[in-house]
Amino acid sequence: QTASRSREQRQTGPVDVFGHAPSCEEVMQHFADLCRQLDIDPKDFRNFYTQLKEKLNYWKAKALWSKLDKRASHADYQQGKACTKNKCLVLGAGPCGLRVAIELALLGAQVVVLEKRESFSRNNVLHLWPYTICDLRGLGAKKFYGKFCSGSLDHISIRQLQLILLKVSLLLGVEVNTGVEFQGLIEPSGENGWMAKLQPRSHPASAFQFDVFISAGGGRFVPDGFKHKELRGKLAIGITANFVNGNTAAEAQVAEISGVARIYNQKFFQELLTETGIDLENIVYYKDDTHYFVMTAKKKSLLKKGVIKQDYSDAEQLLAPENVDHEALCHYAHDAAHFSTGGKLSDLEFAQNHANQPDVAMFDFTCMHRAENASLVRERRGRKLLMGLVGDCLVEPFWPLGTGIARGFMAAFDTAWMVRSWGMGVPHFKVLAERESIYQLLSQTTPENTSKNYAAYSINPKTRYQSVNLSSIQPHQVSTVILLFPFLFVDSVSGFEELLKWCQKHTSGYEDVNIKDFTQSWRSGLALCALIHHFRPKLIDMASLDKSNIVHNNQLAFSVLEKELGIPPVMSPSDLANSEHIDRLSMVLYLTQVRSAFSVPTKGNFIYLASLYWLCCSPALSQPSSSSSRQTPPVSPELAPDMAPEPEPCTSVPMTNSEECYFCGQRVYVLERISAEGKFFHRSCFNCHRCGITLRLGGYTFDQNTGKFYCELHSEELERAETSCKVGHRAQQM
Ligand SMILES: NC(=O)C1=CN([C@@H]2O[C@H](COP(=O)(O)OP(=O)(O)OC[C@H]3O[C@@H](n4cnc5c(N)ncnc54)[C@H](OP(=O)(O)O)[C@@H]3O)[C@@H](O)[C@H]2O)C=CC1
Repeated sequence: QTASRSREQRQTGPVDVFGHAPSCEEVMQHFADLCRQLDIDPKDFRNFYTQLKEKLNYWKAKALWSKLDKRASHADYQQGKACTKNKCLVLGAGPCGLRVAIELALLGAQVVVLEKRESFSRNNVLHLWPYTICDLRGLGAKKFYGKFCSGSLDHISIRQLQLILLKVSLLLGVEVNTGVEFQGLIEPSGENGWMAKLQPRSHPASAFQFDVFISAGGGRFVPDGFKHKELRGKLAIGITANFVNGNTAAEAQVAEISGVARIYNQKFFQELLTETGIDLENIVYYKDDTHYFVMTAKKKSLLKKGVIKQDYSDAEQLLAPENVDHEALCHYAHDAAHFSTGGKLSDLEFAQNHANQPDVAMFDFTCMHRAENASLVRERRGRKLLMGLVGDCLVEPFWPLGTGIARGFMAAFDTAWMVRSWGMGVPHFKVLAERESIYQLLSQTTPENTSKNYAAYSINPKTRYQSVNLSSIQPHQVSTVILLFPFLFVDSVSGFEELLKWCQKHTSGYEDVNIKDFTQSWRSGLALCALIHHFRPKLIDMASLDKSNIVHNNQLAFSVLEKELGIPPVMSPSDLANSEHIDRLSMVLYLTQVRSAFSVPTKGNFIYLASLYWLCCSPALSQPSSSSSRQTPPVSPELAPDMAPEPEPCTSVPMTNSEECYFCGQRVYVLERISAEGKFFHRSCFNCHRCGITLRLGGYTFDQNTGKFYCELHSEELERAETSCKVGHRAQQM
């Protein structure tokens, strides 16, 4: 018994020290000590957690294992085998980066996290939606941070949240590297796959090769290939301030302010103005490691109190560091905190931020950024890389609603679901289409419109979103995003040449086909038909084609490619026939998709099965072939499907391939086309019905009754009004 107790004490020591480590540096240090002491190699990520469990089997540790085991046993993870072949690089160890890293590890992937900071120093306190509290409890948050959401508390400091998630990540075998900056992707070459350029350059993680890259680098970080949109509203100046919490009984007594807004408590704000000259729209006070205040201040009072030195209409200029008197800002925040807590926090001393300065900040939340897309696939030298965004780098939050973590974790789960599909071999265009379909819902999520069955939440979107259509965006709608990128952003010149050579190689020997460029060479339509014939000889009867029948040839090729491979035409057959209308970039885009589709092995493959199904079922392409003496070279042997019932070649085609724009009624081709709510339209026509601003997918409100689309700003305004209303009600109850 004595021996077992001393063994237990030995075991209790390091894990407890690790579990309660109060800083990032100490967590990393104690984790290394723990591994050394137990003689487990953290690089053996696949067996790490199991070995840990075996070696630390006393009751306290077991309580934590049972939590993690429960999560890990969810069917979604397929016993940790869903992504065993995947290697994931996660950029950023903010709450969202770490949260997604945990899910990827549970799916069985190898996960490496990069974080440029060496310490977690964010005092600011986050509001947590009920589901995030349930989620974090399920990961054992209370075991690491006893105060976690005790009683009616529904908030936590970012630092504490990061510490909890860091500890869970490490226990599950995630490799977390701090003090290392990601500087870009390195394309595959030779034997090497996708890698990352890091600072310091010699960092061991620079040798890591991966097939999944998740960016969780925060609001200012946008990886190449993704675009952000800015949403601007009425000027809103936020101030955050953190004061030292001495954790005294007197401090514990001071009531938090979960939100008080001007429109519902005029008296409070009027008194504040009269007594201090401070003019606010709202204020929140939470207690955690610090006393944390966040408020929206009126510009006029900031100017009057000398916080802002000079008035500018441009928010960036207005709040530029050189236009802010930091000392006056400290006084402003201090006095607002003092007044709103009735002077009960008698000794308000500023906590320090990461730069050892008083932790007070003023920022502009007039504008919020959102990514246009949540995912991409890049392909170079036959190696695909799945890229996804999570956290602020996907959607910047609107702080009073606590959307940062709530929507951030939602996106982390959705992203893990995407990686799961990727790992399970779902075709990449389907993976992306599903991810983008889910992303459309993100900005609309509220605690009210998501499932209340928090215990059932998993990475499967259906467990969380009340109504989710996983195919509201179709695979052919995302192909532009996938394939445009490598050519247009990375190496357009060599990419174009490679593509040209590929087209020449696979059409050599075909009569009347001589590809020299991306315009005139394609005019007759024979080159496109020859490409199709090379890879799928059964789909086109080359002998039946007449080089002077330009519109027909092009229409035939377009229809086959659209029906068989899901590649929509980029222009009309008559545009192609009229040489002046052939757009080089559109052809590059189109042929890139054709090449990608034909580069997929066909036997037993999704596309092939789909094409068989279509050939069998569609009368449109089942026309008898006519014979002719036209010369056709041999078919690519490795790609020729040999197991199929003989499909009939196509000689005639339906003559419609364009869609009508929902807004203007004009024809819309794929390059200029986007769709939402099952409607197709020109990018340029997708505007807010009220203010005419250009809308983006995933960032609009659709009124089903009127069929009209509105910009998010209006929906945010609605949300704000609702929030103010709720905050006001709470304040009145205080
Ligand atoms: N001040 C506040 O109140 C903040 C609040 N939050 C809250 O956290 C939520 C989630 O944030 P999340 O999306 O996880 O983002 P975070 O900003 O918390 O985390 C991103 C991390 O990635 C780091 N990073 C950025 N670029 C690189 C790079 N090139 N290489 C390595 N590391 C990099 C950032 O460092 P660095 O920050 O130095 O760029 C940061 O530590 C937010 O919605 C918000 O609610 C987040 C940030 C600030």
